[in-house]
Amino acid sequence: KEKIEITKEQQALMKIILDAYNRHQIPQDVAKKLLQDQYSAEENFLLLTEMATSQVQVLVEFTKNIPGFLSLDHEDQIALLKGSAVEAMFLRSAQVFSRKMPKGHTEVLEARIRKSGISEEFMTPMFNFYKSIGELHMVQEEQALLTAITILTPDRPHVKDQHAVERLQESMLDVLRKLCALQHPQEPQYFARLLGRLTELRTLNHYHTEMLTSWRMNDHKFTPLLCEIWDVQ
Ligand SMILES: O=C(NC1CCCCC1)[C@H](C1CCCCC1)n1c(-c2ccc(-n3cccn3)nc2)nc2cc(F)c(F)cc21
Repeated sequence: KEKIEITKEQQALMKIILDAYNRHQIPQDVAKKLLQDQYSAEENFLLLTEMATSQVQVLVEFTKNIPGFLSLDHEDQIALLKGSAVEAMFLRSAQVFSRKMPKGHTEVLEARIRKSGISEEFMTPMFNFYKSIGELHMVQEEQALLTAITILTPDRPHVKDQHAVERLQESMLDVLRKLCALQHPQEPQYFARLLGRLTELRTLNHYHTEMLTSWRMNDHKFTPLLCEIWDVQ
């Protein structure tokens, strides 16, 4: 039985990532809003663009706290943020959806999202992902590290120094691997399952532009930041 040991510096790294992750929460709780009222497709689209815009701003602040990120080539920093923003948003949405809620609330939330204006064909892959994230019952540290690992994906478009990104990602992966072994000693496959979710996340990435343009309404308006991030308009 190998002794798994999280080193002092790995503990420091995890604390920095977790603090940054908790500090940069979405200001207003979108789940509460959706549970309170039923909105039109137009209102829901506006809510999504508002939430997504503030989430990108939050993501930038979180990313700046990832040790080593600011020492990367500046154009690579942009390429990593641009390449991971949609995945980070779906990951955060999945975490919102998987939160423990009073009886029946998750069902109402799912029904509201199903009728929000997103076209039917994207519901299955999206909710399959949300439910597979929910089944993992991740602790906060795992959620924060998984978000950092998603951002530090070396093979995003236009990244020049992939090895520098790989080194940062590898140190996060090593901490996450040890944390999973300590948090889920009965599930040796847990770490692999977590990483498998990142593959599922990439497939959602492929759908996002079509999800936006097929939103049941005409004249989709985006903020300048989202035009950058969402490859629309
Ligand atoms: O606001 C949301 N998510 C935010 C984004 C930032 C971080 C926090 C959450 C939306 C929401 C906007 C109003 C209508 C109904 C959906 N949401 C989504 C969602 C749906 C589609 C997309 N698309 C991205 C490209 C195309 N579609 N993104 C997120 N899943 C959600 C799961 C929840 F439990 C949930 F509560 C909301 C969720």
